[in-house]
Amino acid sequence: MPHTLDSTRPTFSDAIEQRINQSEARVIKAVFPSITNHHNTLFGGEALAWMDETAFIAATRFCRKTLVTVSSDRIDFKKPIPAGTLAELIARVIHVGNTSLKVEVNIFVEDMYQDHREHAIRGVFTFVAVDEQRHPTQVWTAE
Ligand SMILES: CCCCCCCCCCCCCCCC(=O)SCCNC(=O)CCNC(=O)[C@H](O)C(C)(C)COP(=O)(O)OP(=O)(O)OC[C@H]1O[C@@H](n2cnc3c(N)ncnc32)[C@H](O)[C@@H]1OP(=O)(O)O
Repeated sequence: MPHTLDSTRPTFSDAIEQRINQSEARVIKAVFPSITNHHNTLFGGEALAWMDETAFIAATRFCRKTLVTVSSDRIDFKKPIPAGTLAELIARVIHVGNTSLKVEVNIFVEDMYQDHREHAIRGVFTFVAVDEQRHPTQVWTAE
């Protein structure tokens, strides 16, 4: 049965909850001018690549299986991420299906010289576990 963090559906079992906590991925990047756009803020495509990679790390740590990205849901760019700031990505599994799982990724922008941090970008990525023939295979088998 699929497991999700949606309050209208069953909650995660203790084993999955523990696995999710263990597999959360955090990556911090310095935003150099070489990866910014003509507004001097982080190029959106760069942010998407970072998000896919960080989501992939969390998903892989969760299941330790071969995964491919099958979909990315709506990505919300709430705040620009200027050159010269720090960007922290936090990826966490939020849904465990039969062969797929969903990972939420949030990016926080942090000033280098002040204790100021804001939520900037959110997105959800779906990965499918595949076998040697690249066919979907069960993503979670520990229960
Ligand atoms: C050598 C060193 C290596 C190092 C490595 C490290 C690299 C560090 C960088 C990492 C960077 C990031 C990691 C990127 C990883 C790629 O870049 S992967 C490349 C891009 N992705 C692909 O090429 C995938 C192409 N698609 C496919 O091959 C097939 O569609 C798939 C994924 C095998 C699925 O096959 P299918 O027949 O459509 O499967 P189907 O049975 O219909 O559905 C399977 C599941 O997927 C779900 N699903 C299917 N379509 C969708 C959809 N559009 N939306 C949501 N769910 C969907 C279904 O609901 C189902 O879920 P469950 O109910 O079973 O949980």
